[in-house]
Amino acid sequence: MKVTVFGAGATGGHFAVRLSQAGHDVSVVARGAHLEAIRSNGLTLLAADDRATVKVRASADATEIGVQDVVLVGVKGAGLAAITQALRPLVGPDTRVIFPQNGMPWWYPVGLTTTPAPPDWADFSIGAGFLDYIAPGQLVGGSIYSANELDAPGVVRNASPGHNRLDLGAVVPGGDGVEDLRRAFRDAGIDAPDVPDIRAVIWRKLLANMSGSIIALITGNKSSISRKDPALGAVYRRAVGEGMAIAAAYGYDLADTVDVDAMLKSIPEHKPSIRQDFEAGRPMEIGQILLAPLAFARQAGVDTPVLDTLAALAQRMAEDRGLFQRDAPA
Ligand SMILES: NC(=O)C1=CN([C@@H]2O[C@H](COP(=O)(O)OP(=O)(O)OC[C@H]3O[C@@H](n4cnc5c(N)ncnc54)[C@H](OP(=O)(O)O)[C@@H]3O)[C@@H](O)[C@H]2O)C=CC1
Ligand SMILES: CC(C)(CO)C(=O)C(=O)O
Repeated sequence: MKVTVFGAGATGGHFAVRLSQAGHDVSVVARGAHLEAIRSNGLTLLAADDRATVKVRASADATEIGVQDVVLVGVKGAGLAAITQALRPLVGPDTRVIFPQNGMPWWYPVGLTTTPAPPDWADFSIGAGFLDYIAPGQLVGGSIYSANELDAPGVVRNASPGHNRLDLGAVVPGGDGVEDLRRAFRDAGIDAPDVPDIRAVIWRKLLANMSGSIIALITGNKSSISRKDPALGAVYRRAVGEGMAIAAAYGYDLADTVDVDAMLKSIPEHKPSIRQDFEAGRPMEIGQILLAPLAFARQAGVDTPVLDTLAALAQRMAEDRGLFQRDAPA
């Protein structure tokens, strides 16, 4: 497959290395020192004792790469609005485009068949830019379970060796099949299970990010602090419970599939990406991870006192550093 990772940072860089090792024709869109390092030294993945370096085509400009079979959009949710046109040269009528961002994705309302309808949310308007040239059937939703960080320009470090997963699913019913994509990722060493409904996956992943990632952000710890500190573990449980109540109000009853003890037990020793962004002074996914689901909660009349508290604290931290703007598209 001809695959381009647009924004080959922590997670995108990891996937680019694994897909390249599996024999796919991989290109990356990157910028700055990271791009220069990839061009000079290749893209490197460190995972436990394993070190893999691949040579991939790398450019800051997608027009130099051209139409692909598959595009994986690796930029943060907070960076999507800025790339709606830059992505266009990679996409032809048969290209599948994977959006695997954390949080409530811009594509959530596209072709949605469950009720009630979602609330108005600023990020949903980003979709107009992408849907100008990507047909809904070409859209693939994704959710990443894999802990990664950039060690240095051109070098990704994976903190979850043996536990790297990418859930994939068509955004609209009858969208192009994704089984071949799942197979390609599995063959590359990334678990890609069958997923009946990608929006259920989005809600499940939100549960982990709204709770563990935000607790880690606020306390300046790795996500595992919620497992190690019983008082934070109790906050985690209440946050997950509230997240489940929001999802249930929109037709996603996760009670049978979510085991909060198992969630806590499996939290990796990893600085969550939202904490990485805070420390690096990069725009933060406060809107996608907290404010969007809370807008769903308000519309449905679901009470979320713990999530409201976490959101107020996280939003204050982000705004004070200029990494999130209230009332602006994130
Ligand atoms: N890191 C992790 O462990 C996990 C992350 N996620 C989610 O995955 C998504 C991606 O996160 P992550 O991989 O951490 O993000 P990173 O910030 O590490 O990677 C994003 C990359 O995209 C680049 N980029 C952004 N805009 C452009 C552009 N216009 N042109 C070229 N390059 C661009 C960034 O460059 P620059 O640095 O210059 O901005 C950066 O290299 C997020 O939604 C995150 O929440 C999910 C699970 C785990
Ligand atoms: C890996 C995980 C779940 C960490 O909390 C994550 O989603 C992130 O880093 O953003």
